[in-house]
Amino acid sequence: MDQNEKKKAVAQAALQYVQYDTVVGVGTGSTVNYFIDELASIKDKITGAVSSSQASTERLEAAGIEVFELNNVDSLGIYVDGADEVTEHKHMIKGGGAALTREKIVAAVAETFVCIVDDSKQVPILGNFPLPVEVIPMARSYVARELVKLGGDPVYRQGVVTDNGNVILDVHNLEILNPRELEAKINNIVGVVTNGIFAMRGADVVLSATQQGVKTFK
Ligand SMILES: O=C(CO)[C@H](O)[C@H](O)COP(=O)(O)O
Repeated sequence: MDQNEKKKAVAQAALQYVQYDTVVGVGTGSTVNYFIDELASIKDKITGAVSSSQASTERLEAAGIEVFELNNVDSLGIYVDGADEVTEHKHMIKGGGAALTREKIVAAVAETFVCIVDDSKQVPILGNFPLPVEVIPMARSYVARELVKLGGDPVYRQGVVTDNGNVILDVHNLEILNPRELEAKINNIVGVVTNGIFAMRGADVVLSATQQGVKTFK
Protein backbone atom coordinates (compact mmCIF):
# COMPACT_ATOMS: atom_id res chain seq x y z
CA MET A 1 0.00 0.00 0.00
CA ASP A 2 1.36 3.44 -0.86
CA GLN A 3 0.61 6.43 1.36
CA ASN A 4 -2.50 7.48 -0.55
CA GLU A 5 -3.92 3.96 -0.34
CA LYS A 6 -3.29 4.05 3.40
CA LYS A 7 -5.10 7.38 3.70
CA LYS A 8 -8.07 5.96 1.78
CA ALA A 9 -8.11 2.81 3.92
CA VAL A 10 -8.11 4.73 7.19
CA ALA A 11 -10.78 7.13 5.89
CA GLN A 12 -12.98 4.14 5.03
CA ALA A 13 -12.42 2.69 8.50
CA ALA A 14 -13.56 5.95 10.13
CA LEU A 15 -17.00 5.60 8.54
CA GLN A 16 -17.92 2.96 11.15
CA TYR A 17 -17.93 5.75 13.78
CA VAL A 18 -20.47 7.85 11.89
CA GLN A 19 -23.98 7.63 13.28
CA TYR A 20 -26.88 8.10 10.91
CA ASP A 21 -29.10 11.18 11.26
CA THR A 22 -26.43 13.18 13.07
CA VAL A 23 -24.09 16.03 12.23
CA VAL A 24 -20.48 14.91 11.71
CA GLY A 25 -17.46 17.03 12.65
CA VAL A 26 -14.95 17.11 9.80
CA GLY A 27 -11.31 18.19 10.01
CA THR A 28 -8.84 19.34 7.40
CA GLY A 29 -6.08 17.86 5.25
CA SER A 30 -5.34 15.25 2.63
CA THR A 31 -6.40 12.29 4.82
CA VAL A 32 -9.66 14.04 5.71
CA ASN A 33 -10.26 14.69 2.01
CA TYR A 34 -10.51 10.92 1.58
CA PHE A 35 -12.90 10.84 4.53
CA ILE A 36 -15.10 13.49 2.88
CA ASP A 37 -15.21 11.31 -0.24
CA GLU A 38 -16.35 8.38 1.92
CA LEU A 39 -18.91 10.56 3.69
CA ALA A 40 -20.33 11.53 0.31
CA SER A 41 -21.26 7.88 -0.27
CA ILE A 42 -23.63 8.01 2.75
CA LYS A 43 -24.65 11.66 2.46
CA ASP A 44 -28.39 10.83 2.42
CA LYS A 45 -28.04 9.07 5.77
CA ILE A 46 -26.42 11.93 7.73
CA THR A 47 -27.87 15.29 8.72
CA GLY A 48 -24.79 17.17 7.57
CA ALA A 49 -21.38 18.31 8.76
CA VAL A 50 -19.55 20.93 10.76
CA SER A 51 -16.25 21.85 9.17
CA SER A 52 -12.91 23.05 10.57
CA SER A 53 -11.80 25.01 7.50
CA GLN A 54 -12.89 26.84 4.40
CA ALA A 55 -11.16 24.18 2.30
CA SER A 56 -13.13 21.32 3.89
CA THR A 57 -16.36 23.31 3.72
CA GLU A 58 -15.91 23.73 -0.03
CA ARG A 59 -15.15 20.03 -0.50
CA LEU A 60 -18.13 18.98 1.64
CA GLU A 61 -20.51 21.27 -0.22
CA ALA A 62 -19.18 20.13 -3.59
CA ALA A 63 -19.98 16.58 -2.45
CA GLY A 64 -23.57 17.63 -1.67
CA ILE A 65 -23.19 17.56 2.12
CA GLU A 66 -24.80 20.43 4.01
CA VAL A 67 -22.37 22.32 6.26
CA PHE A 68 -23.76 23.82 9.46
CA GLU A 69 -22.31 26.64 11.51
CA LEU A 70 -20.97 25.27 14.78
CA ASN A 71 -23.01 27.84 16.73
CA ASN A 72 -26.19 26.33 15.31
CA VAL A 73 -25.39 22.78 16.38
CA ASP A 74 -26.33 21.67 19.92
CA SER A 75 -24.07 18.64 20.08
CA LEU A 76 -21.56 16.78 17.99
CA GLY A 77 -21.13 13.04 18.36
CA ILE A 78 -17.86 12.66 16.49
CA TYR A 79 -15.06 14.69 15.00
CA VAL A 80 -12.82 13.02 12.42
CA ASP A 81 -9.48 14.63 11.67
CA GLY A 82 -5.90 13.83 10.70
CA ALA A 83 -2.70 14.75 12.52
CA ASP A 84 0.91 15.56 11.77
CA GLU A 85 2.15 13.47 14.69
CA VAL A 86 0.39 11.24 17.22
CA THR A 87 1.72 9.38 20.27
CA GLU A 88 0.52 6.25 22.05
CA HIS A 89 -1.12 8.59 24.59
CA LYS A 90 -3.23 9.95 21.70
CA HIS A 91 -1.61 13.37 22.01
CA MET A 92 -1.10 15.07 18.66
CA ILE A 93 0.61 17.85 16.78
CA LYS A 94 -1.79 19.37 14.28
CA GLY A 95 -1.89 22.46 12.12
CA GLY A 96 0.28 21.49 9.17
CA GLY A 97 -2.63 22.79 7.10
CA ALA A 98 -2.92 25.96 9.25
CA ALA A 99 -6.43 25.03 10.43
CA LEU A 100 -5.45 24.28 14.04
CA THR A 101 -7.66 26.81 15.84
CA ARG A 102 -10.91 25.80 14.20
CA GLU A 103 -9.86 22.17 14.54
CA LYS A 104 -9.33 22.63 18.26
CA ILE A 105 -12.70 24.33 18.65
CA VAL A 106 -14.64 21.60 16.82
CA ALA A 107 -12.66 18.92 18.69
CA ALA A 108 -13.61 20.56 22.00
CA VAL A 109 -17.30 20.34 21.17
CA ALA A 110 -17.24 16.73 19.94
CA GLU A 111 -17.93 13.81 22.25
CA THR A 112 -15.50 11.54 20.39
CA PHE A 113 -12.40 12.59 18.46
CA VAL A 114 -11.41 9.99 15.87
CA CYS A 115 -7.89 10.67 14.60
CA ILE A 116 -7.08 9.16 11.20
CA VAL A 117 -3.44 8.76 10.19
CA ASP A 118 -1.07 6.47 8.37
CA ASP A 119 1.67 4.88 10.43
CA SER A 120 4.28 7.46 9.34
CA LYS A 121 2.56 9.87 11.78
CA GLN A 122 3.03 7.66 14.85
CA VAL A 123 5.87 8.90 17.06
CA PRO A 124 7.20 8.11 20.54
CA ILE A 125 7.56 11.82 21.48
CA LEU A 126 6.01 14.89 19.84
CA GLY A 127 8.21 17.59 18.35
CA ASN A 128 10.01 16.35 15.29
CA PHE A 129 7.27 18.01 13.23
CA PRO A 130 7.60 21.81 13.72
CA LEU A 131 4.86 22.97 16.08
CA PRO A 132 2.38 25.37 14.40
CA VAL A 133 1.30 28.34 16.50
CA GLU A 134 -1.47 30.67 15.27
CA VAL A 135 -0.67 34.26 16.18
CA ILE A 136 -2.42 37.64 15.91
CA PRO A 137 -0.35 39.41 13.19
CA MET A 138 0.75 42.42 15.30
CA ALA A 139 2.11 40.08 18.01
CA ARG A 140 4.26 37.98 15.66
CA SER A 141 7.71 39.24 16.70
CA TYR A 142 6.88 39.35 20.41
CA VAL A 143 5.48 35.81 20.36
CA ALA A 144 8.52 34.61 18.39
CA ARG A 145 10.84 36.01 21.09
CA GLU A 146 8.80 34.29 23.82
CA LEU A 147 8.95 30.99 21.93
CA VAL A 148 12.74 31.29 21.74
CA LYS A 149 12.74 31.62 25.57
CA LEU A 150 10.92 28.26 25.67
CA GLY A 151 13.77 26.70 23.70
CA GLY A 152 12.21 26.69 20.24
CA ASP A 153 13.22 28.12 16.88
CA PRO A 154 10.12 29.81 15.43
CA VAL A 155 9.88 30.28 11.67
CA TYR A 156 7.24 32.56 10.14
CA ARG A 157 5.16 30.61 7.59
CA GLN A 158 5.50 33.13 4.77
CA GLY A 159 2.44 33.88 2.68
CA VAL A 160 -0.01 31.93 4.86
CA VAL A 161 -3.03 33.68 6.37
CA THR A 162 -5.35 31.46 8.42
CA ASP A 163 -9.13 31.31 7.95
CA ASN A 164 -9.22 33.62 11.00
CA GLY A 165 -6.96 36.24 9.40
CA ASN A 166 -3.91 35.38 11.51
CA VAL A 167 -0.36 34.14 10.83
CA ILE A 168 1.47 30.92 11.68
CA LEU A 169 4.83 30.46 13.42
CA ASP A 170 6.27 26.94 13.01
CA VAL A 171 8.41 26.16 16.02
CA HIS A 172 11.38 23.88 15.35
CA ASN A 173 13.56 21.98 17.82
CA LEU A 174 11.10 21.85 20.70
CA GLU A 175 11.48 18.90 23.00
CA ILE A 176 7.89 18.18 24.00
CA LEU A 177 8.31 15.99 27.06
CA ASN A 178 5.17 17.28 28.78
CA PRO A 179 2.65 18.08 26.03
CA ARG A 180 -0.14 19.30 28.32
CA GLU A 181 2.16 21.69 30.16
CA LEU A 182 3.68 23.10 26.97
CA GLU A 183 0.27 23.42 25.31
CA ALA A 184 -0.93 25.56 28.22
CA LYS A 185 2.30 27.56 28.46
CA ILE A 186 2.30 28.55 24.78
CA ASN A 187 -1.40 29.38 24.86
CA ASN A 188 -0.64 31.76 27.74
CA ILE A 189 1.63 33.96 25.62
CA VAL A 190 -0.28 37.14 24.78
CA GLY A 191 -1.02 37.23 21.07
CA VAL A 192 -1.18 33.45 20.64
CA VAL A 193 -4.57 32.28 19.44
CA THR A 194 -3.72 28.63 19.96
CA ASN A 195 -0.97 26.12 19.30
CA GLY A 196 -0.97 22.79 17.52
CA ILE A 197 -0.42 20.56 20.57
CA PHE A 198 -3.63 18.61 21.13
CA ALA A 199 -3.01 17.06 24.53
CA MET A 200 -5.49 18.68 26.92
CA ARG A 201 -8.10 17.43 24.46
CA GLY A 202 -6.40 14.55 22.71
CA ALA A 203 -7.98 11.93 20.48
CA ASP A 204 -10.30 9.27 21.88
CA VAL A 205 -9.60 6.81 19.09
CA VAL A 206 -6.62 6.67 16.74
CA LEU A 207 -7.00 4.75 13.50
CA SER A 208 -3.64 4.14 11.89
CA ALA A 209 -3.20 2.60 8.45
CA THR A 210 -0.30 0.15 8.24
CA GLN A 211 0.84 -2.36 5.62
CA GLN A 212 -0.99 -4.98 7.68
CA GLY A 213 -4.27 -3.03 7.69
CA VAL A 214 -5.89 -0.35 9.84
CA LYS A 215 -5.04 -0.58 13.55
CA THR A 216 -7.21 0.92 16.28
CA PHE A 217 -5.84 2.53 19.45
CA LYS A 218 -8.33 3.49 22.16
O1 LIG B 1 -3.86 19.52 11.29
C1 LIG B 1 -4.11 19.45 10.10
C2 LIG B 1 -4.45 20.65 9.30
O2 LIG B 1 -4.33 21.83 10.02
C3 LIG B 1 -4.09 18.15 9.42
O3 LIG B 1 -4.92 17.27 10.11
C4 LIG B 1 -2.68 17.61 9.42
O4 LIG B 1 -1.82 18.58 8.85
C5 LIG B 1 -2.57 16.29 8.66
O5 LIG B 1 -2.80 16.52 7.31
P1 LIG B 1 -2.63 15.38 6.22
O6 LIG B 1 -3.75 14.42 6.42
O7 LIG B 1 -2.70 16.11 4.90
O8 LIG B 1 -1.27 14.75 6.43
